[in-house]
Amino acid sequence: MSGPRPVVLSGPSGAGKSTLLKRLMKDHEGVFGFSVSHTTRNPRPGEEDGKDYHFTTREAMQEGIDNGEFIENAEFSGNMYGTSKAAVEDVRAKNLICILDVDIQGVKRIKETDLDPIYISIQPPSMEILEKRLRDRQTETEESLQKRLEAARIDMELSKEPGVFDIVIINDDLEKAYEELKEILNEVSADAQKL
Ligand SMILES: Nc1nc2c(ncn2[C@@H]2O[C@H](COP(=O)(O)OP(=O)(O)O)[C@@H](O)[C@H]2O)c(=O)[nH]1
Ligand SMILES: Nc1ncnc2c1ncn2[C@@H]1O[C@H](COP(=O)(O)OP(=O)(O)O)[C@@H](O)[C@H]1O
Repeated sequence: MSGPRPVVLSGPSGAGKSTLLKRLMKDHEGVFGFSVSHTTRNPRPGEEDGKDYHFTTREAMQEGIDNGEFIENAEFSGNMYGTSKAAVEDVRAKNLICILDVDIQGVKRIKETDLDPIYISIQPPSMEILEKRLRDRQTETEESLQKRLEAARIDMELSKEPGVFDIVIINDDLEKAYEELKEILNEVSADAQKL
């Protein structure tokens, strides 16, 4: 596959992926493009259909999966999520570096494809801090919060396995985590320009 290598951002829900990503896209317009996933979860206040996610139904999404329209899909906290082929192609068509935000199941499935991205894990400093950030975000019900914390424990264990991620960033101080991410992505975009 030609063009710059895509970037996969993963890590527990609440680790700070969206915060880092949004800032990155804003500070570097015309460099990175977000792969807009499909999901069956409800939009949160401020989320835009087609920008944050393609919000859809289980039936419509399953039909797309059956038709081979998805690179990967997974069940997370009672909802379906997935990356369509079109989501990645749309970014590539604009010659932007494609950034994907997927859970650990997505990471494992993408490894079976020929996408060949750089895998970055964003991790919280501790489970306690993660729980506090998720509660303060005020987007989850107690049930979905508990499901996210359970998934986070699994994610934090699996992320320690050697070879799963190229880089792990601990998002303790936001500024430091952002600088670290920028440094890594600078290398990716510098490589891309050399191509
Ligand atoms: N496998 C997979 N995971 C996704 C996709 N899009 C989002 N996710 C993951 O789904 C999880 C839940 O995302 P979301 O509902 O936006 O909640 P948040 O992470 O708490 O903001 C996160 O771990 C995301 O990385 C996707 O297309 N595929
Ligand atoms: N370094 C940080 N310090 C304190 N709060 C943070 C930090 N990074 C993110 N947050 C906050 O934590 C919450 C979860 O971050 P978010 O970007 O939504 O995580 P994710 O996309 O990984 O689920 C948000 O309310 C965000 O403002």
